[in-house]
Amino acid sequence: MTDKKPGFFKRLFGGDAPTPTPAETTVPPVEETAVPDIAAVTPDAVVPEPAPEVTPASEPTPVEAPEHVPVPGPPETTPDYVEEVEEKAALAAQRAVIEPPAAPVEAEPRGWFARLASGLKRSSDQLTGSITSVFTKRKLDNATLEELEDILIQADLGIDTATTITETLRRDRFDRDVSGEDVRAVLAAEVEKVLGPVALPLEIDASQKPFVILMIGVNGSGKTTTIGKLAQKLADEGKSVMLAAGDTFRAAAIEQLQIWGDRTGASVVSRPAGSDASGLAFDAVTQARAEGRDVLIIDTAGRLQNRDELMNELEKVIRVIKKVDPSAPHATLLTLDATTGQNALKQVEIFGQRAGVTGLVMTKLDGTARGGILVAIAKKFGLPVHFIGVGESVGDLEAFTAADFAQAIAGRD
Ligand SMILES: Nc1nc2c(ncn2[C@@H]2O[C@H](COP(=O)(O)OP(=O)(O)OP(=O)(O)O)[C@@H](O)[C@H]2O)c(=O)[nH]1
Repeated sequence: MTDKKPGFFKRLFGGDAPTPTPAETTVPPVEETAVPDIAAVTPDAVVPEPAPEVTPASEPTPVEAPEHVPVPGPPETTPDYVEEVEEKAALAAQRAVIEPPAAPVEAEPRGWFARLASGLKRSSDQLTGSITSVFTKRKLDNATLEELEDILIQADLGIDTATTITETLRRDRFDRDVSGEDVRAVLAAEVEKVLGPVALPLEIDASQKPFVILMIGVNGSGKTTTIGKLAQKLADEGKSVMLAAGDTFRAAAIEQLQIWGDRTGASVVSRPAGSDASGLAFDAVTQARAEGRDVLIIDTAGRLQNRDELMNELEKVIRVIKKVDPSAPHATLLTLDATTGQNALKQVEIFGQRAGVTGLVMTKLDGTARGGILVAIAKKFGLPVHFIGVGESVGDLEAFTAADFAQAIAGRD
């Protein structure tokens, strides 16, 4: 809440606005122009004038509006005061020429950590709420540690990480008072330890023209949206980007990619719905190469990892890309919807085997209390996590940093 600015009268008189007396209430409203404007007042103009006589009358007689409402003599209207104000204004004007005004603070966009923390709020609320309820004025004993282990496993952090956290506490704090905050500190430290090695940026090798990124994942996991967000990031870095609408099953997916292309300034290669996806990929790599594009991002149709024929088709897309450039795809990114919880582990395993995943993007961390799954995935597979998504807008995809994630999920600022 911002403080309310004092009203004009308060600023003029330095106190509360004068309460009108009954006699004054009979005076017709004074026009605004009659109120002296300090900025316009010159020393000459403020020589106090005698106050007009107001005859107290039992019967109110209409009083004509005076031509000039006398200023009831506050110090602000004395010639000295006006001089002082003018001097200060002149000084401020000089300074403004030398120092341009600072940009307004409130215009700044919300920082990434704030967005990450609010995106992970459901996960962290669940975790910290349960932790606090267990660690309210309790000595650390076996029963408490077991309860904590259950909480951490339910939060999808994985058995390994849950055990490490409880064992750390057992070693350092057994039989001592432990607060929720102590536990959250250990949780954040352990999560950071697990995520640190996998928090790796997506490096675009400039010697590859184009650097081919293949985006894969199950239906609705956020591939197309991530492509759009990524295209924007790359465009902001001055790279020329091409998108390939490789989800040829759905006309809506092709349109969706076209919209992202228009929005981010990336050109889009597409074929009518129903076309062969591998043929489209072949054409896109050839065209991007001919045009000397920096980056080509190829969308693919969503597929469940257990649909063998669809996984075969994905393998074919990769084989065909390699016909144009044997080193491509240079990055195969698996998008994982955080809301799917434990099934994400299976997705990493199967997509990894069939398509050679090089990095992960976890989306929709804002829509789940199960963000801890990222920790379990990192621990089990050690694959690089390049980005996380905490919302649908273009700014909601960020390079992944272990410390920020760990602090946010443990509910620490
Ligand atoms: N809240 C939230 N929604 C997201 C995020 N990323 C993607 N979405 C939404 O998830 C839905 C599916 O995203 P898409 O990008 O269409 O997913 P897809 O993997 O391309 O889907 P298919 O083409 O069906 O396989 C859309 O409504 C997106 O706006 C995220 O980080 N947070």
